[in-house]
Amino acid sequence: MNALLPLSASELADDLDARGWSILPELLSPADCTALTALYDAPAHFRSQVHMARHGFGRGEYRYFAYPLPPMIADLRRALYARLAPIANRWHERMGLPVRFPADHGEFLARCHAAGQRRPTPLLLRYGPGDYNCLHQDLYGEHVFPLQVAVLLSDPAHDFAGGEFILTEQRPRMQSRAEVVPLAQGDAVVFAVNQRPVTGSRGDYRVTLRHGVSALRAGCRHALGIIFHDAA
Ligand SMILES: O=C(O)CCC(=O)C(=O)O
Ligand SMILES: [Fe+2]
Repeated sequence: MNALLPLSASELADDLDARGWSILPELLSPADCTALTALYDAPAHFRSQVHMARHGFGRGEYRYFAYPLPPMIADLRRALYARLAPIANRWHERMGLPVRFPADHGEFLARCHAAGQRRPTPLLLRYGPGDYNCLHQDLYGEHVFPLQVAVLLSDPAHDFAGGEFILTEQRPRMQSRAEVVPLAQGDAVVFAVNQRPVTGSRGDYRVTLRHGVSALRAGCRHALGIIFHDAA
């Protein structure tokens, strides 16, 4: 794992405030990406598998990790949370939401678990030709940490074509706009799970985000999703 500091804390916060997402370039090395991709075929690591087409979520499949998480993922989740919690607290303040997040991820997970959200949410996704992920939000109960992270494990230069990470933003009384997030292998995107604050002429207002993946034209694409709240 990289030092988690490819972007300075203020660059990360500035990007997230300005547009609701930010890239952490080369968060994982190619060797880490290969090792995580290989976990997909080791069922002991996972608590469940989802065939997206069966649920109307798109096409392709993903697997939710079981506890205990593989150490690399546990470390990433804890370290990323610590970086993002101050930003999450500032967002909640600006959006007029009363919940505040503790500095330590273990403490936040204890809050989720006490409310019945006990199942781990980090996941590995696998897409083949024609597969895609519909626009969605990863909400799994009352407790929601407002930022999440996805890491592209495959190399778009060699492994697949299409399969772009997409974010849409719905502003009050306006049509939605979409952005394609340009990711290279090992890059992570940090993005808003549900809503984010935007500064308007009469104070802050909230916009709603959704994310997804466009259809693959060829090849195979793996991604790691890190969500900070657990699931009911
Ligand atoms: O495959 C991707 O890049 C997106 C995965 C996703 O929806 C997530 O990590 O929540
Ligand atoms: Fe997702």
